[in-house]
Amino acid sequence: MNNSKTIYDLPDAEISLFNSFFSKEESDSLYISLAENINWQQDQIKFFGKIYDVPRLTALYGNTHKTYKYSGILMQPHPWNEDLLFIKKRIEKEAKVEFSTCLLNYYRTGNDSNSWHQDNEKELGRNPIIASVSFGETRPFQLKHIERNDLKRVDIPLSHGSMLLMKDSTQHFWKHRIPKTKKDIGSRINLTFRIIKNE
Ligand SMILES: O=C(O)CCC(=O)C(=O)O
Ligand SMILES: [Fe+2]
Repeated sequence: MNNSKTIYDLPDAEISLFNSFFSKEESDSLYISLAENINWQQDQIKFFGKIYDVPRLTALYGNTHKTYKYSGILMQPHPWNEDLLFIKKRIEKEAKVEFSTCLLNYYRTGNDSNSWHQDNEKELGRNPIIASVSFGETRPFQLKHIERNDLKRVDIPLSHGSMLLMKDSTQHFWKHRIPKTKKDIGSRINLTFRIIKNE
């Protein structure tokens, strides 16, 4: 396995990227299997009284008693499947923690996106550790410090089979997003493994 680690030396954040964390063969087969077998759903958000489709498909998996509230909706996870347990085991070895929950995003085209946010829900505890695994098309993961506009935006390309680890104060001080693109690109699946603290 060609597993290269890059540490992003940013103020108020601890971020490392592992390219080819999963081999090409593993990534190709996981991508197809996740696209087919995950219970993808179309979420909606209310914005100034109007209802919109979220610009991507999502799914929540995990230890089933750990509910998760995001975008104001209380979510009950589906139980882990075999693919997710395989991925989870591999990343837990590197991260040295046990994850309870996985939020999946399916970006069908360049028009699908994820707007600026911080993953700082209180169920995640004070300094959440998040492991983010990507398959399919490479999309830039953009980060912006919430206070310091002297710092440049950071763009991290998340490629097929990569794993990004975010720790410590990253979610307090940095926002992130996946921007839309007009380019004609393929689809991408992202999995963010998290630890939910509620009982
Ligand atoms: O798709 C990505 O790489 C990011 C997903 C994300 O930020 C999230 O689900 O909170
Ligand atoms: Fe996020």
